[in-house]
Amino acid sequence: MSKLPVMEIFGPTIQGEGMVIGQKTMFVRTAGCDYSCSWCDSAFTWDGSGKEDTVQMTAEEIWDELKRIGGSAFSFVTISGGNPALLKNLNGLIALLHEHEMKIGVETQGSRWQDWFLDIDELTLSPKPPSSGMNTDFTVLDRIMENLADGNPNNHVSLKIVVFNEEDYQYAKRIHGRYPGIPFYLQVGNDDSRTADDQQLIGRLLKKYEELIDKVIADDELNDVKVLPQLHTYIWGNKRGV
Ligand SMILES: C[S@@+](CC[C@H](N)C(=O)[O-])C[C@H]1O[C@@H](n2cnc3c(N)ncnc32)[C@H](O)[C@@H]1O
Ligand SMILES: Nc1nc2[nH]cc(C(=O)O)c2c(=O)[nH]1
Ligand code: SF4
Ligand SMILES: [Mg+2]
Repeated sequence: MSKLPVMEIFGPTIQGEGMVIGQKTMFVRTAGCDYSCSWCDSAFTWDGSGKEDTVQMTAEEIWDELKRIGGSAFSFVTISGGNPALLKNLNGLIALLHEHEMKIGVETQGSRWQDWFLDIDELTLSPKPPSSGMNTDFTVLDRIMENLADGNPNNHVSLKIVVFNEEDYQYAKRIHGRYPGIPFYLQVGNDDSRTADDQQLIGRLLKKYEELIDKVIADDELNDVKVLPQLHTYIWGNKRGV
């Protein structure tokens, strides 16, 4: 039986980001990433610090755990990481979740293609801007966008760019310009994803959110876009597993 490296399973909570923000959902967070973003808020999935927390699980075991902690109080499961797109065999879990009539969301950065992308109800691609220290391979990203355009029209796809500075903002504009028909989200970057001082963090993030909104309002190259915070940080700060 094929196994998946699972770092955390939690919920129900609300999706705090992007195209289905506010959606009640469970989360499955897989281990391992092909990137190492400077500001990654889930670095424990790839920097070695969460090694002991990684459990190899079959799709059935993951479903059992979702039911054990979520009961019958959920109908949506979000798979994040790390980069879940490293896992070819995630197709088994996706099939099982759909058998149980779950809707499925996935968070990935657009560095790898998997055929199971076509089975995801709400797929978020989040290419990484310069401040992350990562380089976007546009050959790969173009191919992903082409495959998705040729794929299942019932599935929703969006682009979400995290913005920390002016360079990131220009990168976001470049991505939106390159894939103009794809629902586009700008997200406020959290520059202190370790602090436990929630009030100070929320104050600062609100200010950054306002600054990003002001910038987009004045920008005629970013009209059909959505500007969002990471909603969960306003409720729970940097707490893990929410
Ligand atoms: C932890 S990542 C995991 C999925 C995938 N590796 C990716 O980056 O899209 C989930 C989302 O959190 C975002 N994210 C990570 N660190 C962040 C930070 N410090 N501030 C804002 N968003 C962040 C990522 O850009 C991504 O959209
Ligand atoms: N509530 C909540 N919403 C989220 N949206 C994306 C998340 C992620 O880490 O991928 C995340 C998360 O960890 N928690
Ligand atoms: S791609 Fe996602 S999980 Fe990987 S390092 Fe960047 S933000 Fe973190
Ligand atoms: Mg997160």
